[in-house]
Amino acid sequence: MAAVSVLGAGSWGTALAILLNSNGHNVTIWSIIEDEVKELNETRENKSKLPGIHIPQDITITNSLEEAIDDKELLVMAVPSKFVRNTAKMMKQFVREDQIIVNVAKGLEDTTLYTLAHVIGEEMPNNHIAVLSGPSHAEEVSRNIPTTCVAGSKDHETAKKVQDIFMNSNFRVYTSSDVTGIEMGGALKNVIALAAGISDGIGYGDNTKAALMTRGITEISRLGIAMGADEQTFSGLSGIGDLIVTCTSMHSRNRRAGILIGKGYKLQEALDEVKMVVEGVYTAKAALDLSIKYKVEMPIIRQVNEVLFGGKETKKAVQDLMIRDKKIEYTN
Ligand SMILES: NC(=O)c1ccc[n+]([C@@H]2O[C@H](COP(=O)([O-])OP(=O)(O)OC[C@H]3O[C@@H](n4cnc5c(N)ncnc54)[C@H](O)[C@@H]3O)[C@@H](O)[C@H]2O)c1
Ligand SMILES: O=P(O)(O)OC[C@H](O)CO
Repeated sequence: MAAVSVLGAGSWGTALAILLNSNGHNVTIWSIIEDEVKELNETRENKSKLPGIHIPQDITITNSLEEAIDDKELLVMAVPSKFVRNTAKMMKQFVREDQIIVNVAKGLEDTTLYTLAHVIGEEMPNNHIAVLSGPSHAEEVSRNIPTTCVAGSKDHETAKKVQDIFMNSNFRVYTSSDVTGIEMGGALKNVIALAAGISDGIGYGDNTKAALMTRGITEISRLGIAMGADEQTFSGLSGIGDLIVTCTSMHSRNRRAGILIGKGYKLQEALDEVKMVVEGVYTAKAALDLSIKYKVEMPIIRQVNEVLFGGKETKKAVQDLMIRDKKIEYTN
Protein backbone atom coordinates (compact mmCIF):
# COMPACT_ATOMS: atom_id res chain seq x y z
CA MET A 1 0.00 0.00 0.00
CA ALA A 2 1.22 3.50 -0.77
CA ALA A 3 1.32 6.86 0.98
CA VAL A 4 -0.51 9.27 -1.33
CA SER A 5 -1.48 12.94 -1.18
CA VAL A 6 -4.25 14.66 -3.08
CA LEU A 7 -3.57 18.37 -3.55
CA GLY A 8 -6.84 20.27 -3.91
CA ALA A 9 -10.01 19.61 -1.92
CA GLY A 10 -12.67 20.30 -4.53
CA SER A 11 -15.17 17.71 -5.67
CA TRP A 12 -12.62 15.75 -7.69
CA GLY A 13 -9.84 15.84 -5.09
CA THR A 14 -12.28 14.71 -2.41
CA ALA A 15 -13.69 11.87 -4.52
CA LEU A 16 -10.24 10.61 -5.50
CA ALA A 17 -8.98 10.77 -1.91
CA ILE A 18 -11.94 8.62 -0.81
CA LEU A 19 -11.29 6.18 -3.68
CA LEU A 20 -7.59 5.89 -2.78
CA ASN A 21 -8.48 5.42 0.89
CA SER A 22 -10.90 2.61 -0.04
CA ASN A 23 -8.03 0.98 -1.96
CA GLY A 24 -6.16 0.77 1.36
CA HIS A 25 -3.66 3.59 0.80
CA ASN A 26 -2.53 6.05 3.44
CA VAL A 27 -4.18 9.25 2.14
CA THR A 28 -3.68 12.95 2.87
CA ILE A 29 -5.71 15.82 1.37
CA TRP A 30 -4.14 19.27 1.12
CA SER A 31 -5.96 22.51 0.51
CA ILE A 32 -4.50 26.00 0.30
CA ILE A 33 -7.72 27.33 1.86
CA GLU A 34 -7.52 27.21 5.67
CA ASP A 35 -11.28 27.46 6.19
CA GLU A 36 -11.84 24.57 3.79
CA VAL A 37 -9.42 22.37 5.77
CA LYS A 38 -11.11 23.35 9.04
CA GLU A 39 -14.59 22.61 7.73
CA LEU A 40 -13.61 19.27 6.17
CA ASN A 41 -11.90 18.20 9.41
CA GLU A 42 -14.90 19.23 11.52
CA THR A 43 -17.70 17.86 9.35
CA ARG A 44 -15.96 15.06 7.39
CA GLU A 45 -18.10 16.11 4.43
CA ASN A 46 -17.44 18.45 1.50
CA LYS A 47 -20.88 20.04 1.82
CA SER A 48 -20.56 22.61 -0.96
CA LYS A 49 -18.81 20.46 -3.57
CA LEU A 50 -19.60 16.80 -2.84
CA PRO A 51 -22.58 16.75 -0.49
CA GLY A 52 -23.72 13.55 1.18
CA ILE A 53 -20.37 11.77 0.90
CA HIS A 54 -18.53 10.86 4.12
CA ILE A 55 -14.78 11.49 4.24
CA PRO A 56 -13.29 8.65 6.32
CA GLN A 57 -11.63 9.66 9.59
CA ASP A 58 -8.30 8.08 8.64
CA ILE A 59 -7.77 10.53 5.75
CA THR A 60 -5.50 13.32 6.99
CA ILE A 61 -6.66 16.79 5.89
CA THR A 62 -4.04 19.52 6.13
CA ASN A 63 -3.20 23.06 5.14
CA SER A 64 0.53 22.31 5.28
CA LEU A 65 1.97 21.56 1.84
CA GLU A 66 5.20 20.31 3.40
CA GLU A 67 3.29 17.77 5.51
CA ALA A 68 1.26 16.72 2.47
CA ILE A 69 4.34 16.10 0.33
CA ASP A 70 6.64 14.58 2.94
CA ASP A 71 7.35 10.88 2.30
CA LYS A 72 4.51 10.33 -0.19
CA GLU A 73 5.01 7.99 -3.12
CA LEU A 74 2.40 9.70 -5.29
CA LEU A 75 1.21 13.34 -5.38
CA VAL A 76 -2.14 13.83 -7.13
CA MET A 77 -2.68 17.38 -8.37
CA ALA A 78 -6.44 18.10 -8.29
CA VAL A 79 -6.45 21.89 -8.33
CA PRO A 80 -8.19 23.79 -11.17
CA SER A 81 -5.95 24.45 -14.19
CA LYS A 82 -5.43 28.14 -13.39
CA PHE A 83 -3.72 27.17 -10.09
CA VAL A 84 -1.54 24.35 -11.45
CA ARG A 85 1.58 26.47 -12.19
CA ASN A 86 1.54 28.22 -8.83
CA THR A 87 0.85 25.02 -6.90
CA ALA A 88 3.74 23.31 -8.73
CA LYS A 89 5.99 26.28 -7.89
CA MET A 90 5.06 25.95 -4.20
CA MET A 91 5.55 22.17 -4.27
CA LYS A 92 9.03 22.05 -5.71
CA GLN A 93 10.84 23.15 -2.55
CA PHE A 94 9.51 20.00 -0.80
CA VAL A 95 9.35 17.44 -3.61
CA ARG A 96 11.89 14.60 -3.94
CA GLU A 97 12.83 13.31 -7.38
CA ASP A 98 11.47 9.81 -6.73
CA GLN A 99 7.92 11.07 -6.11
CA ILE A 100 5.43 10.56 -8.96
CA ILE A 101 3.20 13.54 -9.76
CA VAL A 102 -0.21 12.80 -11.28
CA ASN A 103 -2.20 15.61 -12.83
CA VAL A 104 -5.97 15.09 -12.82
CA ALA A 105 -6.98 18.66 -13.79
CA LYS A 106 -8.34 19.21 -17.30
CA GLY A 107 -7.31 22.44 -18.96
CA LEU A 108 -4.55 24.43 -20.63
CA GLU A 109 -2.33 27.21 -19.32
CA ASP A 110 -3.88 30.29 -20.92
CA THR A 111 -0.68 32.35 -21.17
CA THR A 112 1.67 29.71 -22.65
CA LEU A 113 -1.00 27.42 -24.20
CA TYR A 114 0.85 24.48 -22.62
CA THR A 115 -0.85 21.33 -21.43
CA LEU A 116 -0.82 20.95 -17.64
CA ALA A 117 1.61 17.99 -17.51
CA HIS A 118 3.98 20.17 -19.51
CA VAL A 119 3.60 22.99 -16.98
CA ILE A 120 4.27 20.60 -14.08
CA GLY A 121 7.25 19.13 -15.95
CA GLU A 122 8.70 22.60 -16.43
CA GLU A 123 8.50 23.27 -12.69
CA MET A 124 9.66 19.79 -11.57
CA PRO A 125 11.77 18.49 -14.48
CA ASN A 126 13.30 15.58 -12.57
CA ASN A 127 10.07 13.90 -11.52
CA HIS A 128 8.05 11.31 -13.39
CA ILE A 129 4.78 12.99 -14.40
CA ALA A 130 1.53 11.17 -15.18
CA VAL A 131 -2.03 12.14 -15.98
CA LEU A 132 -5.29 10.42 -15.08
CA SER A 133 -8.28 11.29 -17.22
CA GLY A 134 -11.48 9.91 -18.70
CA PRO A 135 -15.26 10.00 -18.24
CA SER A 136 -15.40 10.37 -14.46
CA HIS A 137 -17.68 12.67 -12.53
CA ALA A 138 -16.80 12.98 -8.85
CA GLU A 139 -20.47 12.57 -7.92
CA GLU A 140 -20.48 9.04 -9.43
CA VAL A 141 -16.94 7.92 -8.48
CA SER A 142 -17.67 8.80 -4.84
CA ARG A 143 -20.72 6.52 -5.00
CA ASN A 144 -18.70 3.60 -6.43
CA ILE A 145 -20.48 3.72 -9.77
CA PRO A 146 -18.42 1.73 -12.30
CA THR A 147 -16.03 4.13 -14.05
CA THR A 148 -13.12 3.82 -16.47
CA CYS A 149 -10.11 6.10 -16.87
CA VAL A 150 -6.71 6.14 -18.54
CA ALA A 151 -3.37 6.71 -16.80
CA GLY A 152 -0.88 8.30 -19.17
CA SER A 153 2.85 8.74 -18.83
CA LYS A 154 5.78 8.75 -21.21
CA ASP A 155 7.34 6.26 -18.79
CA HIS A 156 5.38 2.99 -18.92
CA GLU A 157 6.39 1.93 -15.38
CA THR A 158 4.98 5.20 -14.04
CA ALA A 159 1.68 4.70 -15.90
CA LYS A 160 1.48 1.14 -14.52
CA LYS A 161 2.17 2.37 -10.99
CA VAL A 162 -0.70 4.89 -11.28
CA GLN A 163 -2.95 2.16 -12.69
CA ASP A 164 -2.09 -0.13 -9.73
CA ILE A 165 -2.70 2.53 -7.11
CA PHE A 166 -6.05 3.80 -8.45
CA MET A 167 -7.64 0.67 -9.87
CA ASN A 168 -10.34 -1.32 -8.10
CA SER A 169 -13.38 -3.34 -9.15
CA ASN A 170 -15.45 -0.16 -9.67
CA PHE A 171 -12.68 2.02 -11.08
CA ARG A 172 -10.95 0.47 -14.08
CA VAL A 173 -7.74 2.12 -15.28
CA TYR A 174 -6.02 1.60 -18.63
CA THR A 175 -2.51 2.86 -19.47
CA SER A 176 -1.23 4.93 -22.37
CA SER A 177 1.94 6.76 -23.36
CA ASP A 178 0.08 9.53 -25.25
CA VAL A 179 0.09 12.24 -22.58
CA THR A 180 -0.55 15.05 -25.10
CA GLY A 181 -3.56 13.26 -26.61
CA ILE A 182 -5.04 12.51 -23.18
CA GLU A 183 -4.61 16.09 -22.01
CA MET A 184 -5.92 17.69 -25.21
CA GLY A 185 -9.01 15.44 -25.15
CA GLY A 186 -9.66 16.20 -21.47
CA ALA A 187 -9.18 19.94 -21.85
CA LEU A 188 -11.06 20.57 -25.09
CA LYS A 189 -14.11 18.41 -24.39
CA ASN A 190 -15.06 21.01 -21.77
CA VAL A 191 -15.44 23.69 -24.46
CA ILE A 192 -17.61 21.38 -26.59
CA ALA A 193 -19.68 20.55 -23.47
CA LEU A 194 -20.34 24.28 -23.05
CA ALA A 195 -21.59 24.30 -26.65
CA ALA A 196 -23.76 21.22 -26.02
CA GLY A 197 -25.19 22.85 -22.90
CA ILE A 198 -25.89 26.07 -24.78
CA SER A 199 -27.77 24.05 -27.41
CA ASP A 200 -29.81 22.32 -24.68
CA GLY A 201 -30.45 25.67 -22.97
CA ILE A 202 -31.76 27.20 -26.21
CA GLY A 203 -34.13 24.24 -26.46
CA TYR A 204 -32.56 22.56 -29.49
CA GLY A 205 -32.71 18.80 -29.70
CA ASP A 206 -30.68 15.63 -29.59
CA ASN A 207 -29.80 15.99 -33.29
CA THR A 208 -28.07 19.30 -32.59
CA LYS A 209 -26.15 17.92 -29.63
CA ALA A 210 -25.04 14.82 -31.54
CA ALA A 211 -23.80 17.12 -34.30
CA LEU A 212 -21.82 19.25 -31.84
CA MET A 213 -20.30 16.15 -30.22
CA THR A 214 -19.35 14.50 -33.51
CA ARG A 215 -17.97 17.60 -35.17
CA GLY A 216 -16.45 18.56 -31.81
CA ILE A 217 -14.33 15.42 -31.55
CA THR A 218 -13.27 16.06 -35.16
CA GLU A 219 -11.99 19.50 -34.14
CA ILE A 220 -10.29 18.16 -31.01
CA SER A 221 -8.53 15.33 -32.88
CA ARG A 222 -7.45 17.64 -35.70
CA LEU A 223 -5.69 19.97 -33.26
CA GLY A 224 -4.35 17.14 -31.10
CA ILE A 225 -2.84 15.36 -34.11
CA ALA A 226 -1.23 18.62 -35.26
CA MET A 227 0.34 18.84 -31.80
CA GLY A 228 1.78 15.33 -32.06
CA ALA A 229 -0.93 13.27 -30.35
CA ASP A 230 -1.94 9.79 -31.49
CA GLU A 231 -5.22 9.78 -33.49
CA GLN A 232 -6.45 6.65 -31.61
CA THR A 233 -6.45 8.48 -28.27
CA PHE A 234 -9.40 10.59 -29.43
CA SER A 235 -11.54 7.45 -29.92
CA GLY A 236 -10.67 6.43 -26.37
CA LEU A 237 -11.71 7.21 -22.81
CA SER A 238 -10.05 10.62 -22.65
CA GLY A 239 -11.39 11.53 -26.11
CA ILE A 240 -14.88 10.52 -27.20
CA GLY A 241 -15.52 8.86 -23.79
CA ASP A 242 -15.07 12.03 -21.79
CA LEU A 243 -16.81 14.10 -24.47
CA ILE A 244 -19.91 11.89 -24.22
CA VAL A 245 -20.16 12.08 -20.44
CA THR A 246 -19.52 15.82 -20.24
CA CYS A 247 -21.96 16.72 -23.02
CA THR A 248 -24.76 14.54 -21.65
CA SER A 249 -24.48 14.43 -17.86
CA MET A 250 -26.37 16.70 -15.46
CA HIS A 251 -23.32 16.38 -13.17
CA SER A 252 -21.20 18.30 -15.68
CA ARG A 253 -20.27 21.76 -14.53
CA ASN A 254 -19.44 22.75 -18.12
CA ARG A 255 -22.73 21.52 -19.55
CA ARG A 256 -24.68 23.15 -16.72
CA ALA A 257 -22.97 26.49 -17.32
CA GLY A 258 -23.75 26.12 -21.04
CA ILE A 259 -27.43 25.41 -20.35
CA LEU A 260 -27.68 28.62 -18.31
CA ILE A 261 -25.98 30.64 -21.06
CA GLY A 262 -28.36 29.09 -23.60
CA LYS A 263 -31.24 30.23 -21.39
CA GLY A 264 -29.93 33.80 -21.50
CA TYR A 265 -27.68 34.07 -18.41
CA LYS A 266 -24.58 36.25 -18.68
CA LEU A 267 -21.30 34.32 -18.38
CA GLN A 268 -20.56 35.55 -14.85
CA GLU A 269 -24.12 34.79 -13.72
CA ALA A 270 -23.75 31.22 -15.00
CA LEU A 271 -20.38 30.79 -13.25
CA ASP A 272 -21.84 32.14 -9.99
CA GLU A 273 -24.71 29.68 -10.22
CA VAL A 274 -22.52 26.61 -10.90
CA LYS A 275 -20.07 27.62 -8.11
CA MET A 276 -17.43 24.95 -8.92
CA VAL A 277 -14.79 25.43 -11.61
CA VAL A 278 -16.06 25.56 -15.22
CA GLU A 279 -12.80 24.75 -16.98
CA GLY A 280 -14.14 25.15 -20.52
CA VAL A 281 -14.45 28.90 -20.02
CA TYR A 282 -10.69 29.16 -19.33
CA THR A 283 -9.78 26.67 -22.07
CA ALA A 284 -11.89 28.18 -24.86
CA LYS A 285 -9.56 31.09 -25.63
CA ALA A 286 -6.40 28.95 -25.37
CA ALA A 287 -7.94 26.38 -27.72
CA LEU A 288 -8.71 29.10 -30.25
CA ASP A 289 -5.17 30.48 -29.96
CA LEU A 290 -3.79 26.96 -30.53
CA SER A 291 -6.01 26.50 -33.59
CA ILE A 292 -4.47 29.68 -35.04
CA LYS A 293 -0.95 28.63 -34.06
CA TYR A 294 -1.31 25.17 -35.66
CA LYS A 295 -3.46 26.45 -38.58
CA VAL A 296 -6.29 24.07 -37.76
CA GLU A 297 -9.92 24.94 -38.43
CA MET A 298 -12.06 24.80 -35.25
CA PRO A 299 -15.42 26.42 -36.01
CA ILE A 300 -17.28 25.25 -32.88
CA ILE A 301 -14.48 26.43 -30.60
CA ARG A 302 -14.53 29.77 -32.43
CA GLN A 303 -18.29 30.20 -31.98
CA VAL A 304 -18.08 29.31 -28.27
CA ASN A 305 -15.47 32.06 -27.86
CA GLU A 306 -17.70 34.56 -29.65
CA VAL A 307 -20.63 33.69 -27.37
CA LEU A 308 -18.60 33.70 -24.14
CA PHE A 309 -16.42 36.74 -24.74
CA GLY A 310 -17.89 38.58 -27.74
CA GLY A 311 -21.50 38.83 -26.62
CA LYS A 312 -22.72 36.89 -29.67
CA GLU A 313 -26.31 35.73 -29.55
CA THR A 314 -26.37 31.93 -29.02
CA LYS A 315 -28.85 31.08 -31.81
CA LYS A 316 -26.83 33.17 -34.26
CA ALA A 317 -23.71 31.16 -33.31
CA VAL A 318 -25.49 27.88 -34.11
CA GLN A 319 -26.86 29.37 -37.32
CA ASP A 320 -23.37 30.46 -38.41
CA LEU A 321 -22.13 26.89 -37.91
CA MET A 322 -25.00 25.56 -40.03
CA ILE A 323 -24.42 27.86 -42.99
CA ARG A 324 -20.66 27.38 -43.33
CA ASP A 325 -19.31 26.44 -46.77
CA LYS A 326 -20.32 23.01 -48.07
CA LYS A 327 -17.76 20.35 -47.07
CA ILE A 328 -16.80 16.72 -47.57
CA GLU A 329 -17.19 15.04 -44.14
CA TYR A 330 -13.58 13.96 -43.66
CA THR A 331 -11.74 17.08 -44.74
CA ASN A 332 -11.59 20.52 -43.19
N1 LIG B 1 -15.35 17.41 -10.47
C1 LIG B 1 -15.17 16.39 -11.29
O1 LIG B 1 -16.03 15.51 -11.42
C2 LIG B 1 -13.90 16.29 -12.08
C3 LIG B 1 -13.59 15.07 -12.70
C4 LIG B 1 -12.40 14.96 -13.43
C5 LIG B 1 -11.54 16.04 -13.51
N2 LIG B 1 -11.88 17.20 -12.87
C6 LIG B 1 -10.91 18.32 -12.97
O2 LIG B 1 -10.30 18.48 -11.70
C7 LIG B 1 -9.96 19.85 -11.51
C8 LIG B 1 -10.56 20.32 -10.19
O3 LIG B 1 -11.95 20.29 -10.36
P1 LIG B 1 -12.99 20.24 -9.15
O4 LIG B 1 -14.30 19.92 -9.77
O5 LIG B 1 -12.49 19.40 -8.03
O6 LIG B 1 -12.97 21.79 -8.72
P2 LIG B 1 -13.74 22.50 -7.52
O7 LIG B 1 -14.22 23.80 -8.01
O8 LIG B 1 -14.71 21.54 -6.92
O9 LIG B 1 -12.60 22.72 -6.42
C9 LIG B 1 -11.63 23.67 -6.47
C10 LIG B 1 -10.64 23.42 -5.33
O10 LIG B 1 -9.39 23.99 -5.72
C11 LIG B 1 -8.68 24.36 -4.57
N3 LIG B 1 -8.19 25.75 -4.73
C12 LIG B 1 -8.92 26.89 -4.74
N4 LIG B 1 -8.12 27.97 -4.89
C13 LIG B 1 -6.86 27.50 -5.00
C14 LIG B 1 -5.59 28.10 -5.20
N5 LIG B 1 -5.46 29.43 -5.31
N6 LIG B 1 -4.50 27.31 -5.28
C15 LIG B 1 -4.61 25.96 -5.17
N7 LIG B 1 -5.79 25.32 -4.97
C16 LIG B 1 -6.90 26.08 -4.91
C17 LIG B 1 -9.61 24.27 -3.38
O11 LIG B 1 -9.27 23.12 -2.62
C18 LIG B 1 -10.99 24.13 -4.01
O12 LIG B 1 -11.87 23.38 -3.24
C19 LIG B 1 -10.50 20.60 -12.74
O13 LIG B 1 -9.47 20.79 -13.67
C20 LIG B 1 -11.54 19.65 -13.30
O14 LIG B 1 -11.71 19.79 -14.71
C21 LIG B 1 -13.02 17.37 -12.16
O1 LIG C 1 -18.17 18.48 -14.45
P1 LIG C 1 -17.22 18.87 -15.54
O2 LIG C 1 -17.90 19.43 -16.75
O3 LIG C 1 -16.11 19.73 -15.02
O4 LIG C 1 -16.51 17.52 -16.04
C1 LIG C 1 -15.92 16.70 -15.08
C2 LIG C 1 -15.11 15.59 -15.70
O5 LIG C 1 -14.09 16.11 -16.51
C3 LIG C 1 -15.94 14.58 -16.45
O6 LIG C 1 -15.14 13.51 -16.86
